[in-house]
Amino acid sequence: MPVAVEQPFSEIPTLDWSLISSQSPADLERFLADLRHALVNVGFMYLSHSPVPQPLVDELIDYIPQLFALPLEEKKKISMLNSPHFLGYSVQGAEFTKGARDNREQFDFATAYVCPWKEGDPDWQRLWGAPQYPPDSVLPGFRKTVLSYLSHLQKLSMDFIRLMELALLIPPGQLTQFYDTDEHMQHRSKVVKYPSAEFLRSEDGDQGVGPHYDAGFFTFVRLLQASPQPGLQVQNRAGQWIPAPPVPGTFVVNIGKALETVTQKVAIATTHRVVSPAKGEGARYSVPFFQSIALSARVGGAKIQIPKEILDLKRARGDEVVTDSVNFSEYEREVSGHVQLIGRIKSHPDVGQKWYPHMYAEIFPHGAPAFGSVY
Ligand SMILES: O=C(O)CCC(=O)C(=O)O
Ligand SMILES: [Fe+2]
Repeated sequence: MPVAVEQPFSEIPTLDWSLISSQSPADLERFLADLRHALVNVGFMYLSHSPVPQPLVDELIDYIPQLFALPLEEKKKISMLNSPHFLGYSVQGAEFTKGARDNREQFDFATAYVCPWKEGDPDWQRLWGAPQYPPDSVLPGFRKTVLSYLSHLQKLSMDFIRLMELALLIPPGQLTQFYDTDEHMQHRSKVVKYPSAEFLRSEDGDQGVGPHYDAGFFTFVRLLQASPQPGLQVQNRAGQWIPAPPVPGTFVVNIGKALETVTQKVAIATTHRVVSPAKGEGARYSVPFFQSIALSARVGGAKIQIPKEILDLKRARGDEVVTDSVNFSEYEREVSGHVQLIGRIKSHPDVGQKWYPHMYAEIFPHGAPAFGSVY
């Protein structure tokens, strides 16, 4: 089984979805070989010729500057502080990574979901629930466009999981077992603006988002092509930062800690960060989609059958990693919903303090180190 072992990586591979669309067995094999390399050796990839319709992506992209240009009072009406589900608007500088302020403004959205939580249920059952959108009277058609985009991404992310089972010779169903049926799942997404340096205070530095791992299974990021700033950087195993600039027509796809854990680190989660655009470069926008797994899933105990020839690829790669990330998730011990809730409270302490005061007090016994506010 050929896998190019180029360590540490200096380039992010591109996977071509037209090898899937062609429905040719030989093309499928080529795609799976590329996917195997990206999963085992890099943890990041570009995806070209995706099945997500370009006109829909263009429609979404057209809305983004209008969304951020809404009056602050409209944005505040859908503040994340209203939401025990951590969905809604966060003002610039509200979020923290590695204890430092992230210079980004964002709206967290999600696929539709009705929260079943009631008093006495575990806190994590409250993590998913109704998203907040600007009403049609304020941004006509926006909600419909986002929901349509999310349903395409949901399908793409599930197709990816099935392809990953094929690429890693994992029996079908061993990765999809972590999902419930579509209507019982909620996937999150957000629309993010990274202002350029002249809109930041000098003490804010240039951290768009600090070095981190993503938590879940796959993340699909659409980088807005209207702003060609590099921004996104990926850390290779030697600790070097490799740029991942926007490539027109592509998604950037990366692996989260839950997926790394269930594959016994065959597929690797890779540290990444965003550097703020320099003075005069204009804002950078991105739209990440975070594929969820069932809140009740236990990732740590799951024993996935991975054949020896695949485990050998991991051995050839080695496990040594230099990383600037500090967010090592607790997937080994806890249900997925609990791990995710801890992550949300750390990123948005004021939302956590309002809705989950007991957990907040456990996570920050001396108060949040640098208190953030979504306002
Ligand atoms: O904006 C980007 O390019 C990536 C953002 C990111 O890594 C995240 O929100 O987890
Ligand atoms: Fe990320």
